[in-house]
Amino acid sequence: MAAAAGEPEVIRDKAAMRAWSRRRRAEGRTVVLVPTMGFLHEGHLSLVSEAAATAGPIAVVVSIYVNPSQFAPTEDLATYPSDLAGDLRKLASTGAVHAVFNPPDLYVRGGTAVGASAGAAVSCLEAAVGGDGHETWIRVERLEKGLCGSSRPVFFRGVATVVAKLFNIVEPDVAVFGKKDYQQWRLICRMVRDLDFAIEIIGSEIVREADGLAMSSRNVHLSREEREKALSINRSLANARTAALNHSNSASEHIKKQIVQTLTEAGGQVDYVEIVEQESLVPVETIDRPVTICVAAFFGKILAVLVGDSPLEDG
Ligand SMILES: Nc1ncnc2c1ncn2[C@@H]1O[C@H](COP(=O)(O)OP(=O)(O)OP(=O)(O)O)[C@@H](O)[C@H]1O
Ligand SMILES: CC(C)(CO)[C@@H](O)C(=O)[O-]
Ligand code: BAL
Repeated sequence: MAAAAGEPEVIRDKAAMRAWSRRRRAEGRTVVLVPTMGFLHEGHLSLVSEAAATAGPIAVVVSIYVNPSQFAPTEDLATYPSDLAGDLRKLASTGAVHAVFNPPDLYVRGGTAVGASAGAAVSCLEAAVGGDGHETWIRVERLEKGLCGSSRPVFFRGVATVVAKLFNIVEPDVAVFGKKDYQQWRLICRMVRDLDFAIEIIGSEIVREADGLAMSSRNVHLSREEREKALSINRSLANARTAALNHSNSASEHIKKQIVQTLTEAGGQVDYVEIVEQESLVPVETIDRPVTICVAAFFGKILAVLVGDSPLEDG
């Protein structure tokens, strides 16, 4: 592990970021990247701890960038919370972060407007006035479908593309992602494997509040009542886990129905409840192998609380 990092260097320019990383590598350090969209909480800081635990001399980079291409125009890009000064304070207090990459924009803009083909879903990037010069996308074709991909049609295309851009700019040896965004983590692992990025991907465990709510930047938008109702997600996952462990070969359908009932009774609007194989994310009918239960529900008008992951270790 590296010596205490002190105050992180804030880098806003892509070329400067790449040059910084290359210098750290030339010093013999392993460059570890933690990609975020900012408004940091303990969940993010746990990814930093995970990064800091990498063996040998390291250089830890946290990126803070709210990526417009993963939001559809109907989604909450405009109201996504931010607090750069607070984020920098939190990161400095860990003593484990060497640089913060906070670019004003990561896309080529103002080139020929590339309209989406008729009927295709469009992101905030493409919808921006004047079009944009960006037209290259990474699609992880099967894993991007289903779960969050069903209600957020441009989400995973935008995530895969911006993460590939971050990988090309920061050139990390290791990158850390949270398992709270379970589908995202699996999709990035697959992209790295399929496209031969020489990067080790670490999946970091979910950090929850004392009462069980998974930490999430968007939680700040929850009213006190909505927050209370959102606790039903963790409750329903815990009950499902117990039910599945108590009955071998439980039927997924039965457990999913119970989760939907708990969420609905709490006043949530269910986006999806699915029980999937852990790596392929293929839905299972019977819980006869390790699976992950993925749940997303809306509490309140704006907010989707997306929480997955309740692995059943012994079927
Ligand atoms: N509670 C958590 N536990 C573990 N990892 C987390 C947690 N919350 C976020 N992360 C991880 O931090 C990284 C950056 O996430 P992001 O900045 O989008 O924050 P977020 O809290 O997930 O925000 P959102 O409210 O948009 O879901 C992702 O890899 C994400 O999975
Ligand atoms: C991985 C990511 C930083 C890409 O914008 C984002 O989706 C997130 O914060 O989970
Ligand atoms: N961590 C998820 C990022 C998003 O919802 O856009």
